[in-house]
Amino acid sequence: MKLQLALDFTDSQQAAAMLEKVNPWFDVVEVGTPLIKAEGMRAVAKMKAAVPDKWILADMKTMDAGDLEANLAFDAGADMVTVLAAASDITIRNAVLAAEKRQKKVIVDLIGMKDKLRRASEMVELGVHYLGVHSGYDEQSQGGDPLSALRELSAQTTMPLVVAGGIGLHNMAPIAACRPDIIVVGSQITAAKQPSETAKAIRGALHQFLEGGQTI
Ligand SMILES: O=C([C@H](O)CO)[C@H](O)[C@H](O)COP(=O)(O)O
Repeated sequence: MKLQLALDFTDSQQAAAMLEKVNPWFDVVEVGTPLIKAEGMRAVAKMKAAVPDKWILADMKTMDAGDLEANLAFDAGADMVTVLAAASDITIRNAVLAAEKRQKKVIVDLIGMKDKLRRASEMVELGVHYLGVHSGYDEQSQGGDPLSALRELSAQTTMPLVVAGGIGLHNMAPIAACRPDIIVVGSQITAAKQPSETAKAIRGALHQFLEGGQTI
């Protein structure tokens, strides 16, 4: 199980400063959608240069031009990109083909999908590498969280899962119990008073869970 840090800043200097503080506790670094919208692929290149040995996820949330957008991110140093499940099959397929030419990966984000199970079942045929179970900021503001969808999907699909949306120490245990491949943590760390201590505690809790203690 990997831990991913979501850097949803609108300024890459702030993102880089946060990354420097908490980098040791993460396997994957996400260049968040707000940062990409504010600064484009330069932010992706900057984060890759800061941590060249880590996987970089460009949270493109692509809706069209699957290969063009995926290649933009890969050219800038991304190892993985996101495409929205709401996009056309051809968009998703084109992103997957672009990724496979370069040994990169595509996460299809189920954010906002009503029938997640049905759409998830279609992703296998499209060759998608990971499925993203995600309650976004707006859904979280109405009390949404990804746990029930994660439980349902982890019981019904063998596809590797990525889970995101309001995850922190408080809900790490039930999330980890579903055995997703990647757990994404954003604002619980980036908005914490002590980001480094919080990140360390989250990594420690996950480690303890994986060791069998399950005492998160
Ligand atoms: O993808 C995200 C969101 O849509 C804003 O771009 C976040 O990276 C994701 O939700 C993780 O952040 P937290 O919910 O703050 O953990």
